[in-house]
Amino acid sequence: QLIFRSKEINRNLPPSPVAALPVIGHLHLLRPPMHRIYHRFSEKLGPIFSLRFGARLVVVVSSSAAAEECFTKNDIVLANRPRLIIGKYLGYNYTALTTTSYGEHWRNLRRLATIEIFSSARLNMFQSIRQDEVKLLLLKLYRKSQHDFARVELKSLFSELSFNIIMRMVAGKRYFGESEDNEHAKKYRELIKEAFTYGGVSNPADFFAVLKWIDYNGKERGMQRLSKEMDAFLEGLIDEHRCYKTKTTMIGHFLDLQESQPEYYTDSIIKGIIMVMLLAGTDTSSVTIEWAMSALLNHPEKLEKAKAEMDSFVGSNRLIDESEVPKLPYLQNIISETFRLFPAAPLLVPHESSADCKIGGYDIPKGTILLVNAWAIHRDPMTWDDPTSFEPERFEGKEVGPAKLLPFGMGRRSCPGSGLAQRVVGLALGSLIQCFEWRRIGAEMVDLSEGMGISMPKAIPLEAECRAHEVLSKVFSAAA
Ligand code: HEM
Repeated sequence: QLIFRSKEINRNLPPSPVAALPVIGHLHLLRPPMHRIYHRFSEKLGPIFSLRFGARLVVVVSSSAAAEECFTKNDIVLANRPRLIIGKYLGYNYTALTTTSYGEHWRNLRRLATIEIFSSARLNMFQSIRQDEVKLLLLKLYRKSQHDFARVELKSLFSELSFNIIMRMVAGKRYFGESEDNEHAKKYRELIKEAFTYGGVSNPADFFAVLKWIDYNGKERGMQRLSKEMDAFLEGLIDEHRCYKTKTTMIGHFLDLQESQPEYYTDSIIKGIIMVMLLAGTDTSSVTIEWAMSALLNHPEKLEKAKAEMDSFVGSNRLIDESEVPKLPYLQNIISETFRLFPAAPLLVPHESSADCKIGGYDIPKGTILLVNAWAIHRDPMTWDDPTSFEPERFEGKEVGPAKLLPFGMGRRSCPGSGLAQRVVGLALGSLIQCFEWRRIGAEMVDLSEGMGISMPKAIPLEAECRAHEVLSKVFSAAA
């Protein structure tokens, strides 16, 4: 640590809060939600500041100009990921797409994911799954609210929706639903939920070898157990596919690839891909739908405006189709405004510099962890008028630069699932607006504070009242 520090004496590092303690650095200052603490530091120290987590230097960037510099000029140098304990246990020993370091293996995985999972052809192939799952969500709500307003708990419904969509794409079967609900399914949904509690970069054991040895706070043991249980679950899915030779799912495609290139497409690689889809692709989408509905319930006039747009486009005899979502500008503006105020990954995913570089004139040594505070960038008053208010109209006829609104990150390591996420969020939200009348429970506004967890969940799960519109009676009585 001393040698490391003495090398830094002549460097022009970004400013730090003064209160760094010997050995632990600034870790004692951190209290969740982290994006808010970092935002407070940036108000004092400027848009590029540094912290010490033990011996590691962490740089936090909170302006669009600095983010742009990171992901254009320095994109390759900053395309690495730090090796945090979570990547060992939940990222198949740092071989999974989200946690693996930048290089040949990452490029291969990313290419594979782009073609086999996220290409338009693949996304279109699975469109019926998304339509079907959204329709099942509508049916559940319709049964409760076809005669009058009914109180509904939305968080778990949205969570089931996103989980079932990914599971059906990956493995061809649902894990939630009235007939499928069983102990087995519940257990695995709980495992995914638990995995989310291990995210973030402020686990002290990541930065102090001694805490890792004694497994301070028991996190490593917890992750070890979780990784074994998840592995058994994923192995079981692959075995089922081998047994039944299913071809129409993602696992089926990967097993085909395994036949032709067994040395690369090992079971571990396939399990890593499924794990990433479950961890990166479920809660992120469902919390976004929940935030959007929360904001709309607090702004009934905007909800009405969105409903009017929908009615004039779709009419009242059929459900909206996924392909129509991009043609509804006000709905798109609501989605952009939701991503702006409530980004599901407020600090993106941590990056690491693989060589010395500069950001905003400051020296960033090799091995620095970089966090980009997208949440703060999205609320920067230099970019956004009245930044804390929910105002979808601000996007009307406006092109916003990629570094100003970056809920999916930017550059090489940006989210490859953004297209899928936009489709799921757009279809679910559009359908909820089209098919129900919504109101808050009582006069009180929906609480918009963030809870604990890596994907910025709401502190209080969303409940609301809804009443089905006539379109649903037509759709469901026609289907009966
Ligand atoms: C609202 C939904 C989503 C949001 C807000 C979101 C956001 C992000 C962000 C901020 C990153 C990190 C970018 C960076 O490192 O700078 C990321 C990475 C990633 N996301 Fe998403 N994501 C969403 C949905 C999805 C979905 C549906 C999937 C797949 C099913 C997915 C798969 C991934 C993967 C694999 C990475 C890692 C990419 C890499 O390291 O090369 N995401 N996402």
